[in-house]
Amino acid sequence: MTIFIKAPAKINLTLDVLNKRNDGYHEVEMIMTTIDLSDRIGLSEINENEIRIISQNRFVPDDQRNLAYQAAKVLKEKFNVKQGVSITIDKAIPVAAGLAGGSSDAAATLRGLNKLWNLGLSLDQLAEIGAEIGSDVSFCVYGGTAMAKGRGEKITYLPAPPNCWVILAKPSIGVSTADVYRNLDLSKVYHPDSNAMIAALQNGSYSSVCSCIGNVLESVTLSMHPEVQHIKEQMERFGADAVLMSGSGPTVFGLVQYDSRLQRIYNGLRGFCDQVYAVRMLGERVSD
Ligand SMILES: C[C@](O)(CO)[C@H](O)COP(=O)(O)OP(=O)(O)OC[C@H]1O[C@@H](n2ccc(N)nc2=O)[C@H](O)[C@@H]1O
Ligand SMILES: Nc1ncnc2c1ncn2[C@@H]1O[C@H](COP(=O)(O)OP(=O)(O)OP(=O)(O)O)[C@@H](O)[C@H]1O
Repeated sequence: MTIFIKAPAKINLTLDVLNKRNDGYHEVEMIMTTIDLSDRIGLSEINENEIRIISQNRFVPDDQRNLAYQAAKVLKEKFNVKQGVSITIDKAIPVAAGLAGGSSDAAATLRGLNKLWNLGLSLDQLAEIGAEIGSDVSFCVYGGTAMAKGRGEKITYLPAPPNCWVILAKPSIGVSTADVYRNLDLSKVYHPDSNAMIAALQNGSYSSVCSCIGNVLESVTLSMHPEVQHIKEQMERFGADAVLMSGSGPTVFGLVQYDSRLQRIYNGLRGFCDQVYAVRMLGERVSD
């Protein structure tokens, strides 16, 4: 039997860092939402008792470094599953982009194997297991729109953002999340107002969402990679309503409501950036 699961990317509407913890991680407050740019995960039972990763994308590791492999391994060990699995990853989300591609693959693998192996786990239980794999995995288990606290694993649900387009531009560099956090100087950053963003979502106000977006990691990545700043400026110049870097970058996203303006920004960006996408927000969480 083979089952297919969608693994959507996320963007950060806000990303605030409160402090550095003794365990090396940072205490964060992030408001994230899933977008309609998804990898497709295929899970097939195999006779051999092993975990196999298949992907055509040369940047995706096909061994234990793959977060989907780690998800399968954790479930296999915790629930003493003797069955093997082949995991096919059709990659649409750019790799090392700040869009939680690997984390979403891991989350989709957890949701899919829960079904394939009849484990009967709730989304809450899967999210708790996901936190062992990476800071963004718990959020990706649920999808939708949420505030993530702690190191990213404490999730509280929020209303979906007002309907709009998301334009993404990914420069041809990869960014290491660990490097960005290491170079963060908390005495020099401008903190976004998370409560104002929560109010904007609750009121369904598109203009307030646009004025409240902010990411403390942005200035760190911009100083390491000036091309990200260039993309931000171009997106603003072409008329996006709000522009921000997602996660630790380097992907920059712009929000826009009108189709006519979307086309102008998309075409303008395609002139100097290879990877440009125009997608809708998904906003709502997955069902069990
Ligand atoms: C930047 C974000 O993507 C925003 O969504 C996340 O905070 C990072 O999530 P992630 O890629 O799942 O991160 P992990 O794989 O758990 O951690 C990668 C590295 O980032 C740093 N890290 C991550 C999360 C966090 N709250 N504090 C950190 O300092 C740590 O050095 C860690 O070793
Ligand atoms: N399933 C996967 N898909 C893509 N990359 C993976 C996967 N599993 C492990 N990786 C590794 O993780 C690294 C980061 O890739 P990923 O696309 O998850 O980054 P990201 O979008 O910046 O993540 P985040 O937003 O959670 O920080 C890659 O360089 C790759 O080696």
